[in-house]
Amino acid sequence: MKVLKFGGTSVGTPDNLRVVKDILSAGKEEKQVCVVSAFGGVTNLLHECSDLAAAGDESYQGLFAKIEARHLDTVKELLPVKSQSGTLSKTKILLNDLEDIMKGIFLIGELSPRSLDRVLGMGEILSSNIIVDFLNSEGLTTDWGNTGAMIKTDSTFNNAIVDFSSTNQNIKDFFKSSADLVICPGFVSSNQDNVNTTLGRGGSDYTAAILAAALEVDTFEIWTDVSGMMTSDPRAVSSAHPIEKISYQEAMELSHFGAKVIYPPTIQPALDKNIPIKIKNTFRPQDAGTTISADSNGSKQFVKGLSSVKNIALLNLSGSGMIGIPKFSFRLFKALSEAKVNVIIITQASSEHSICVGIDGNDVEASRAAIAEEFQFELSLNKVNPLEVEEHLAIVALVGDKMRDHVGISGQMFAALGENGVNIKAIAQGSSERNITVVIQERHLKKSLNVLHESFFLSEKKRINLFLVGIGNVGGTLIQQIAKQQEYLSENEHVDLRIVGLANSKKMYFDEEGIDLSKWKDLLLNGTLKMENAAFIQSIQNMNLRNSVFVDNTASAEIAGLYNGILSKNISVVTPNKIACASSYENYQELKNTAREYKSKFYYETNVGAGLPVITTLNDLIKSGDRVKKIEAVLSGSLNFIFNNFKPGVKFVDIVKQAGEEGYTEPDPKIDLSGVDVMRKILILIRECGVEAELSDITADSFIPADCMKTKTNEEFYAKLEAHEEHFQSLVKQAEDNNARLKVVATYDDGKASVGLKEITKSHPFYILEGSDNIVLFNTNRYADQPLVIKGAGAGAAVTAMGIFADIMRIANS
Ligand SMILES: NC(=O)C1=CN([C@@H]2O[C@H](COP(=O)(O)OP(=O)(O)OC[C@H]3O[C@@H](n4cnc5c(N)ncnc54)[C@H](OP(=O)(O)O)[C@@H]3O)[C@@H](O)[C@H]2O)C=CC1
Ligand SMILES: N[C@@H](CC=O)C(=O)O
Repeated sequence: MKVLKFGGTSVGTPDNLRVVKDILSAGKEEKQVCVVSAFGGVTNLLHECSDLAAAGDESYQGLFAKIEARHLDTVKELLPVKSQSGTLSKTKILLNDLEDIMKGIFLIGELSPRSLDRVLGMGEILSSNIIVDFLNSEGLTTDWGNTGAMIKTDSTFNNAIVDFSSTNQNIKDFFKSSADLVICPGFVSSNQDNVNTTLGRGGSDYTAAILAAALEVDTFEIWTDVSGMMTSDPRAVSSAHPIEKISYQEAMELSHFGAKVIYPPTIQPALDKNIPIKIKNTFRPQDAGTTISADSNGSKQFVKGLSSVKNIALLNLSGSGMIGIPKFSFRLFKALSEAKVNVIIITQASSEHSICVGIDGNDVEASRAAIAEEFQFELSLNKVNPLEVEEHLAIVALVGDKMRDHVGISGQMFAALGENGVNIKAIAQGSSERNITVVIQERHLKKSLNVLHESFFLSEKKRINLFLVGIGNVGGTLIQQIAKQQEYLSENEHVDLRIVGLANSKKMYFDEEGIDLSKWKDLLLNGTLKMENAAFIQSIQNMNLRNSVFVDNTASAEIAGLYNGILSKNISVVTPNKIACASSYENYQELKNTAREYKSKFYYETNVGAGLPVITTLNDLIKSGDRVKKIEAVLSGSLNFIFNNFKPGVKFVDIVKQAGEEGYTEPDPKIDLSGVDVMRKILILIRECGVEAELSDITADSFIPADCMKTKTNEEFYAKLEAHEEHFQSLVKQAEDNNARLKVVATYDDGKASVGLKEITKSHPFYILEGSDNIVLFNTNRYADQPLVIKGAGAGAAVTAMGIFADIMRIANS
């Protein structure tokens, strides 16, 4: 024997009812007891209609007509014409009865809990009767089971308590001689005087569970409009998926905290008789659904699901007069209970100086009044402080039987939330360790659920949300590389990398779901949002996405000045822009400290040597206890390119322009040719070694005539270089005469750093440095005889974008 329950959506339309018929037909080899809800939406309409009637509002009649039409139309659409009349008259009799009750409510202007039960239960009575006739007309011999009479309760109207001994006997008696298919109304019951009661909203699940337990069936199925209990709320977490197997206790925890697939009291009768409950999707019967049973059948997943509840308020009662006084908590809970306020979570620290309770946000005023009254005396003596109330909060809970077997789950939970800037207001965990609950601000709920889902479900892809400013040579290449790699990263690295914000100096564009990278240029350039730094940052904050990373691909000091604020919002920063790390030592250090304090990441590997692993290698040396004694390096890709290609007969300015076209120079080439770019790089390297230096501490000999440096535009600069052609020709000629090559070399030795153009002879390792390559030699305590050498392309969009990409992936993998 099998008990099935179909909810409001499953029986909501004639088409859906035909699907239900197919499911019942497929199971007809077995005796089936089928509990149905009211047609979808009808219970709410009945409630609204009776409220209007009680308020003396005649418009209740219009609403009633709508309810009536819904049922009569369903009969006409479902049943063949020849079998309609009997069902129509039966339905009309029930509706007339209901209309009389509504009229009575209207006339006396009152809706008692008892009348409400009478009205609301009619939804199930009507639906079940129509369904019985429909199934019979389809050739399935079907009885109607009067659960309203079978299930006996006390007289707590609207949420009655079941008397199991009489109920179980009634059920057994009825089903001894019933047909092989019986349709029963859910939700309805009656007291010992046969007055209608109901089992509480969602009570149809409970009806089915009572029948399943009384009949000790093998199978109990709840058919609904989702494919089982989900790992999280799918409206917030797009990758939430059905949980295949779950224990009774886990299901209770999840359904108490927001996973509304099953009405919580349903589980107890099934648990008492050890009957597995299957949650199935009426519209996707092929899906496995969720099986709730005594244990989660060897599942290895220790966090089974996340649940959440919105609109939570925290009440914090504190005071010196509370410490060591046993009755305080009793009085607090008594006051709340008398005010009919349900306490959702409780936390109290061992100091006993305060008790914090979480309640439904709608109960704040009632709680405030009740607590003020209860503690009037203590408040007047300042033994209790005025109640602190914090609203607009949400609960998030991790649920899983096996959490108790794993150390560090709460640590993982708090770290994941903390790294994403989510502050935890309160925590509760019982000794069963089956549920770890935190209270957070409601505006962080979606982000928190996603962060936790990513953190605890192994199959999950980690989503990284990128905000890119600067889409020129380097930024544009980075976008191309990301577009090309997205699929690979998703499949092989479980990283879902999306660009959600883009800007150049004029426009900005956002798409929370990820910008379509096949047309990012059109989207940005034809967009209407003007780029403003404050608005860009505000949008990042408003979107409040998990794992947000700000990528600065500009050479702008203004954008570099935003990093500290961004890092302090728990948003990581990745940048090839050297301005921040080469600004004052104080600012450089503050950025590192902010990143550390807020657990955001600040990565700038491409500041030195573009894509070459210079900074990470240096960091590895330092962290492992090595000491850098000397650095010798060629750190400018553009200058190396220029001096490698500047030969007699070639104009210096043309080579400089070519270096720009190849993407090696800075947006302002003066920065390269003046040596400032190399000064910044050596400064960054020695700072990473722990030296507290400023840019002004680096000595530099410029080979550029002073008037070149006074130009404002690149064109003026090129014109001045052309005017000084002879100067540059003489430099190269002199080097050639000395059998040497020109290189701009950065040196750090004996605590001093310098940058200058040098003639490098054949015996030096820098002599053969080709193209735009960089080279760095680190002499350290461990690399004492031979330096550690890093060499390779040190400029260019492709290698720089790759280095930025690698920094982003370090964040994704952290
Ligand atoms: N080229 C290389 O080999 C390497 C470069 N780098 C660094 O990479 C960075 C980018 O260089 P590159 O791509 O060549 O430069 P580009 O000039 O090609 O691109 C700069 C981009 O930044 C934008 N931008 C400038 N100022 C702002 C602002 N205030 N707000 C928003 N966007 C702005 C520009 O927009 P718009 O077009 O509207 O002005 C443009 O999209 C530089 O910091 C450079 O030092 C680092 C290592 C190697
Ligand atoms: N302009 C720079 C590019 C990298 O920082 C260079 O020439 O090396």
